[in-house]
Amino acid sequence: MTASDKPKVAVLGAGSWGTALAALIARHGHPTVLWGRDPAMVAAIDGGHENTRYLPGIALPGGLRATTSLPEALADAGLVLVVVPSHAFAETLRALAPLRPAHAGVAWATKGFEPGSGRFLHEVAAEVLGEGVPLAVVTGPSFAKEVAEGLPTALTVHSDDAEFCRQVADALHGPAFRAYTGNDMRGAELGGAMKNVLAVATGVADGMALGLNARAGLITRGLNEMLRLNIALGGRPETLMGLAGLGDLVLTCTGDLSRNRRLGLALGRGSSIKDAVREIGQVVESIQTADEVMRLAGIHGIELPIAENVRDVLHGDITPAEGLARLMARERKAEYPQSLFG
Ligand SMILES: NC(=O)c1ccc[n+]([C@@H]2O[C@H](COP(=O)([O-])OP(=O)(O)OC[C@H]3O[C@@H](n4cnc5c(N)ncnc54)[C@H](O)[C@@H]3O)[C@@H](O)[C@H]2O)c1
Ligand SMILES: O=P(O)(O)OC[C@H](O)CO
Repeated sequence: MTASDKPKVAVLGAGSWGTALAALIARHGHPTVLWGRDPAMVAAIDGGHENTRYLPGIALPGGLRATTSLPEALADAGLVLVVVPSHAFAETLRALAPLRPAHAGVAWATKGFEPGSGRFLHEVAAEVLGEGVPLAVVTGPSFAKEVAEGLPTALTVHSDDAEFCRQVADALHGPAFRAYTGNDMRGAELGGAMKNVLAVATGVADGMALGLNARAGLITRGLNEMLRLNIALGGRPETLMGLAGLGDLVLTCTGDLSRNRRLGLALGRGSSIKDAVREIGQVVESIQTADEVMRLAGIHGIELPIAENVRDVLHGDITPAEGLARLMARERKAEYPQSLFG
């Protein structure tokens, strides 16, 4: 396929991840337009080839266009990639629905659930866009800054529509970026959402200087919590043993570029949540996701002690020290009371 045959891609959301993905896709030769709300930011990207707030100092490809006009971004697009925070996901889909070219499928790289309902984002997308629109989720271990800098990255695209899945993966795949494919949207979305909650837990432990054993224990028991909720929700275990689960869990629990880990670190060192969020200055999805994870756990009768303690610390109902005491006081039990893999 020559550059001129490649479909136009509209990337909606000009934060760090939307900008990094738009830059990646533009470098792969797709005509690419990034839509954002902030005129100053859009002007800096379109004219100065830099996202000065979210990816300062990183040169964006000259071919990447940016606009505040949703109709302009979506005109003639062959593929739409939504990269807004989860709280803005439904409203962004409602805005794009009447403007979407009939042949354009919709993918998203947002991680989380619909706040207030706990619905999966693919359920929200199917309801807003209606039957027959190809949908895909893009997820996996990927810090925006590293992708924007061209460092090697692997992630995964999941869709019920194999052809659309390949189209999305083709746009992302390149010399420094491996895009795998799968068809378990439920498992992929759960992994991407829940790792953010577990990253807060490991951040808190590291902030309290509880040591490397505690960190490894939390990651492993956190993976166990992800696997158990995933099975109850109908996802496949192998999805969570891959990039969408274990891969992203390890990255986010150990990498200081993670906003969710940094929130935990600050709380563990005694900061208030308000100060920590202000200091981070970007979206921290775990704050809403912790509530939705515990809502889903309650509906399905699943016990998730780590996620529950994170939720309670984020609400200010307990201190990090009380959360630690609660976890350590739990009764001794079998590591796997029953097999998770059938
Ligand atoms: N940054 C990463 O490394 C990374 C990697 C993978 C996934 N994600 C996910 O991508 C999503 C976006 O995160 P981000 O890192 O780009 O966040 P960010 O904080 O860097 O930027 C958020 C962007 O969303 C925009 N926004 C906020 N509310 C909006 C609304 N109502 N309508 C339109 N735009 C709105 C803001 O203006 C800003 O441009 C999140 O779900 C995040 O978990 C991020
Ligand atoms: O900065 P975080 O914690 O939102 O993590 C970013 C990505 O989701 C990592 O894959």
